[in-house]
Amino acid sequence: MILMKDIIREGHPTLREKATELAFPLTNDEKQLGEDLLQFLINSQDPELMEKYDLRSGIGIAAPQVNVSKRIFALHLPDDKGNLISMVVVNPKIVSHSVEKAYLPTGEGCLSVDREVPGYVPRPQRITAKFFDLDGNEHKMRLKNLPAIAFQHELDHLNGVMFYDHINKENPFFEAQDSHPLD
Ligand SMILES: CNC(=O)c1cccc(C)c1Nc1nc(N2CCN(c3ccccc3Cl)CC2)nc(N2CSC[C@H]2C(=O)NC)n1
Ligand code: NI
Repeated sequence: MILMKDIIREGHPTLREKATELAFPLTNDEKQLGEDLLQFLINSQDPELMEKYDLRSGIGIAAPQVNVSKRIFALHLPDDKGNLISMVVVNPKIVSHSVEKAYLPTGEGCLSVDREVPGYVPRPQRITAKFFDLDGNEHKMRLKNLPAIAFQHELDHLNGVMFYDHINKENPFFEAQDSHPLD
């Protein structure tokens, strides 16, 4: 199982690399990695396991964060309607997105960043994404609000981008035009 000791922290060069696309069929190791990433999120949201294994909670985690520079991440969170989004995402692409942006009014956190970095991280509020699952089936998914933010945060990790790269240097709490806080 993935533990906090397996998660690399800012400053580690892998976090700034562009990760490599996976080829299908995936190797058993690649499938296992995808399953381990998702299981980490599930464990990290379980109060007992959090406590037992000293886990930080997350709704997303990307392979580069466990020092594997491959284009695969996992998401585990409820959507606006309360339906659970629990999936492993391979070779993701954002094919379109809204002009409107959204951000978490409390800022973003990252399992690879052991400090608070204050500031708004404006991201397109709605996205249409294409990706593959572990079996090689292609999916096209429309996401909005927190699921869209999390998807983009993890996709950034596959491109060596950290959330704080998006924070306005002059005014970290700058409310860009067409940008709204998520309530
Ligand atoms: C600096 N201020 C802050 O961090 C911050 C501060 C307050 C609120 C928010 C909302 C903040 N922001 C933020 N909080 C989260 N969690 C809230 C707690 N939650 C969780 C915790 C316990 C059980 C179950 C769960 Cl679900 C897990 C997820 N997650 C992210 N991000 C950014 S997008 C990827 C996602 C991620 O998984 N990061 C590790 N940001
Ligand atoms: Ni992160």
